[in-house]
This record gives sequence, C-alpha cells and structure tokens, in this order.
Amino acid sequence: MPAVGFKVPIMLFIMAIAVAISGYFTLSDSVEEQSRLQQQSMTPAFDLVTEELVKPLHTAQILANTQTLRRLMAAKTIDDNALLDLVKRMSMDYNMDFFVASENSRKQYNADGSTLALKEGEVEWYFRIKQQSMNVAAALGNRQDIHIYFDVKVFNDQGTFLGFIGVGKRLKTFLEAFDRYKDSFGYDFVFVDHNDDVVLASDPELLADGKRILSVEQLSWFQALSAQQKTLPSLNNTIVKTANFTSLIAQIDLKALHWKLYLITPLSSRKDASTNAYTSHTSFVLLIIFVVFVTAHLIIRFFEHEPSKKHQLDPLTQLHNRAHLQWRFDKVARANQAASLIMVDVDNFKHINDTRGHNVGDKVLIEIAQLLQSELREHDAIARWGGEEFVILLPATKLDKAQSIAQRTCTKIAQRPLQLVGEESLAVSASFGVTYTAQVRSLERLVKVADDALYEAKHAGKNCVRVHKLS
Ligand SMILES: Nc1nc2c(ncn2[C@@H]2O[C@H](COP(=O)(O)OP(=O)(O)OP(=O)(O)O)[C@@H](O)[C@H]2O)c(=O)[nH]1
Repeated sequence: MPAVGFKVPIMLFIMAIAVAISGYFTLSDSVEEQSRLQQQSMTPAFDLVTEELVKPLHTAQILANTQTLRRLMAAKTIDDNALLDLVKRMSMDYNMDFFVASENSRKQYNADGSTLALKEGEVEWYFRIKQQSMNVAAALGNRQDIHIYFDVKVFNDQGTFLGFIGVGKRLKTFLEAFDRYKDSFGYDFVFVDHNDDVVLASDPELLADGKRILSVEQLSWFQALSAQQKTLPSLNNTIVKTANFTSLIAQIDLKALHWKLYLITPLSSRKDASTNAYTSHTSFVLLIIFVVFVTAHLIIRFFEHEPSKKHQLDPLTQLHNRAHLQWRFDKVARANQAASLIMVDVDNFKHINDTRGHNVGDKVLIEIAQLLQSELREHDAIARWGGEEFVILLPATKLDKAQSIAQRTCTKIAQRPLQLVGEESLAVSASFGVTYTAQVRSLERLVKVADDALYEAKHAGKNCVRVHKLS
C-alpha cells in the first residue's frame, strides 16, 4: 500500500477543503447574522416610533382639516359644549387624548371635559407656537408623568388662524420600551429638534427639562464624528470611533416635526453577538473536520496494516504468506499477549521432488498445508514461510500446549500416507521446532529460536518435535 507516501498530502487536501468550506460558510453566515442582528435591533425601534409618535401626529393633522372642527372653531361665539363633545368623541374614536385650543374663545378644551383659559403670560406654549411659521409643533410637558404634545394649527378656508388641535402622548410606555431595547440591543436614542437641540433621549441626563437644553453637538458621540462626517446630509449608517467606543449611528427623519431620531448602537455588543455566532459555527465545522480527519486517518491506517488480498494467500497451498503472519503477530504484540510459535519443515522434500517429480512435491505441500490448518484453532494463524517450511502462530498459548499440538500434528502427518492417483502411496513426515514468548518480542526473533529448535529436530533424526525456550 502506498499509504505513508500519500497520507500527508491526502490529509492536507482534506484539511484544505474543510477549511475552505468552513471559511465560505462562516463568512456567509456571518454576513447573514450581521444583517439579522441589524434588522432585529432596528425593527422594534421603528415600530415604537411609528406607533407612539408618527401615528398620533398624523391623526392630529388629518383632524385639523375636518370641516366639523373648522366650523365649530370658526364661530364668532364658540359653542363650548359642542367643542368639548367633539374632542371627547375624537379621543374615544382614536383612543388618544386630543385637545383643542381656540383662538376665538381663548380656551383649551380637553378630552376629560375640562377647559382652561389661554391667558398670555400663563400658557406660554400657545403664544410661542402661534408665532412660529411651522404649522406643526411638538413640546414636552407634565414633569411628573412626562407627555409629548403635538400641536397642529387649524385654519379656515381663507387661511385665518383658528387655534390648535393637539394630542398628548404619555411617554412612560415609550421610555420603558426603550429601556428594554437598551438592555437587549444596547442602543441609545436621541431626538433632536430643528435647532439640533435634544428634546428626548433614552439617557435621562440628556432629557430637555426646559431649564437646560443640550445641543446634539455637546454629545460625546457627535463630537467624535470627523469633520467630513458632520457635513453629511444624513448620519444614517455612520460609524463613529473614539478611544473608548465604536458606535453605529442610525438616523430617522421625522419630517413633519423637523425632528431627527438618532439610534446609537455600541458595536461591542454587536461584535459579541456575532462573535458568539461565529464561535459556535466554527466549533461545529472544526468538529466535522476532526471527525473527517480521524475517519480518514483510521481508513488509511486500516489499509496500511491490512495486507491486500493478492498478497495474503500463497497460490499453491492457499495458506497466508509472511506479510499476513507479520500483521497477525503485530496485533498480538499490540495486545501484549503471550504466544507460541511452531516452525514446520517437510522431511526429505528434495528427495520426493527428485524421485517423484515436482508435481508430487506440490501435492505433498498442499496436503500438509491442509492437515496443518485442520489442526489449528480459530485464533491461530499459519503461513507458508518458504519452500517446504510453514510457521504457525498460537496466540495466548503456553509452551506445553504448543508442544502437544506440534506433537499431535507430527504424528498425524507421519501416520497418514499420501494417496496418489495411479501411484503407490507415499510416506511423508515433518519436523517441528517450537518456542514461546510471554512478552512482546519481534517475529524475527521468535522464528529464529523456533528455527533453531527445528534444526535440532532434524539432527535428532527428523519426524519429531523439539522445543527451545527464549533466553
Ligand atoms: N515441488 C516443489 N518443490 C519446492 C517448492 N519450493 C521449494 N521446493 C523444493 O524443496 C526442496 C527443499 O530441499 P532442502 O532444503 O534440501 O530440504 P529437504 O530435502 O526437505 O531436507 P531436510 O529439510 O533436511 O529434510 C528444494 O529441492 C526446493 O527446490 C515448491 O513450491 N514445490
């Protein structure tokens, strides 16, 4: 088998293919995982902004254009009850807290049925927003239970200002949801208005409270942007790096309000998530590589140690050859078993060949091979060692047992003359040399000692058994 020569290149080839496949799948998995994480973290934020901010604002904008509201607000003398009824109905229909502020009556009509006088110097927002050119405004209020109020101007058909329709949204749920997202995805959010002032943020320190308004330019991540990044029309998908952190910025524009929402994700948390995915994937691929490697190694080893079929059998006697016996001996040695070894040599074989011819000599060899094999146990091994020589390996067999097997076989050969077709029977005998080892030794050494014993048997007159102990 050319196994040793091919083993290293085959292993390298398998490893190269495995690493290439692993690299390909890891890379594509990593890209997929990144996209999934991006989607997973952004979707809830979009949902929340749409549900809590965009929807109420758009609803108020639609209601500002309804004829019923404009008719009631355009009356010289406002019908307080009719306006209160309308506000109540709208609030119930849309499940939001609407209010109406009337220019003609200078009153605010609330969904809970209350009214509030809009006096200059007392209700600051009304007079401030009224002066602004924008038709929509947002303001935060109610310190104890923070609300965001969207105020949409209402005009009559001639463009005369009639007041506001507003909707107030409790921000507690909004902020709580963002706290949960912050825990799960690590991101912060900052809303900034048209002046780039922070109006709302997940970090309570940044919340505008009317007394202290922070500009986005004062925030550490904004300051870390490069001069070129600051000139970009949108900071969406911008990566900002400082000595302490690397963050990914997402920007959502709330055009109606002229607000911007920044979501700031620290990339370390992303890296952790994708590193975990990468690690588990790579571990799996490495496990497969390991299994493939071990399997290939075992297969190659099997072929290395398993002599091929054509080398296993002697064509004449159909007994195994030397290579096979060596393989069997190595197994016994690896198992640290004791073993006996018998060497058998046909007596006066040259004479048989010379007097009866080679064909008869061959027949003698075949007959003796069959007889020897029939005397052996299942776990014994026999091989044709040379011309008329045979070697028998008896694993886990003590010397006296091996000797008695040899003696019994020797007697049987001598007692069973060979019957030849058309010829008189032929008396054949064989000599036996036996040895034993209790511990692992080389096959050559065992054969040498058994051969010495055999030599002694030949000198003792042949057709007998001699035993030599290993020194
Ligand atoms: N017919 C036949 N003869 C073989 C084969 N292989 C070897 N021989 C012959 O076996 C003979 C062995 O002769 P020797 O080594 O002198 O041994 P021997 O005649 O048995 O003498 P002792 O071993 O002392 O009994 C040689 O003549 C070989 O040519 C074979 O496959 N077939």
